[in-house]
Amino acid sequence: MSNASIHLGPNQYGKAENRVVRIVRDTARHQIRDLNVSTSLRGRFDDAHISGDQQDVLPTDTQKNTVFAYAKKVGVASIEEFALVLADRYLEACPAADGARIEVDEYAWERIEVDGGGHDHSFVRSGGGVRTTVVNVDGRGADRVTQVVSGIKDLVVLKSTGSEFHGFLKDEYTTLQETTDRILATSLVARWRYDALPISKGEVDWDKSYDSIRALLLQRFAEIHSLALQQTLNGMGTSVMEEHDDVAEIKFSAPNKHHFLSDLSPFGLDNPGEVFHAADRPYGLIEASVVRDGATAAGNAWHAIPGFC
Ligand SMILES: O=c1[nH]c(=O)c2[nH]c(=O)[nH]c2[nH]1
Repeated sequence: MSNASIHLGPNQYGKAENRVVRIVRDTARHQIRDLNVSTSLRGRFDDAHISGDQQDVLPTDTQKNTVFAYAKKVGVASIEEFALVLADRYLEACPAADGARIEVDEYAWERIEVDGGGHDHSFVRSGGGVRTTVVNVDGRGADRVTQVVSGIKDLVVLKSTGSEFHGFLKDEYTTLQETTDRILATSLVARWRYDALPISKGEVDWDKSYDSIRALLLQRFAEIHSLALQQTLNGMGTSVMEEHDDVAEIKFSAPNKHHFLSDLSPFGLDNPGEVFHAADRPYGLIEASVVRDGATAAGNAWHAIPGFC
């Protein structure tokens, strides 16, 4: 059989999950940035796949070395800034590449409290979610398009009341009881895309924006009286869009971490919303996005970000 109708499809390559920890130790009071960096290049790499000629390939090992060298040379002002600088460097170093994707997760550390103050060089890993960014750069020179999708994942939140679920569609397989008082819990993933215009003008204060959006997501989760996880997500997303003009869209993926009321009646005990079984699976998986009319096009921004509709 001839191979005439078979060809190499989309491809990209890079070094995944470079775990780099950058300490700033210019004074006795150290600072720490703890990152997981994944890099990918895409472009004219047909020869590498078809004939096996690697002359256009900047090795994944070099990509890894660049991450560590740049952690020293330019430092980590924010994960977004670091990813943008790396993307530039790879496109400069690898002429066959016409796009780069840099994904960075950041694990937060807090100073250990000692004698009423934060210790200078001892830290404890913070809970409360992992900060993320995915930077995609396409093209060169004036045609270059840069997209930044930042976010948070593993943000585990729970409210012990203020959540209802009723009035849903029922058929012969429906056994779920309606409720006006349940636990609502999720391990939230939220990712938001910055509008291309403020990015190209260097107008985004990445750390400030992240802190503010994270705080707002938590505040709205707490405040919204939930009629369903769907309604909570839409409310959270709408508030982010209202308060952050530079965000073009926000997407959520939220497992509904079910807490089932334990039946204690065999033991002669009533259970008015006090003892629950925290089930880990199966779980409802609720995904939703909130978008701004007239925002710049997403282009490649969501390329290779799994888990979102
Ligand atoms: O917030 C919820 N949304 C649903 O779609 C759903 N479905 C379900 O069984 N429980 C819930 N809860």
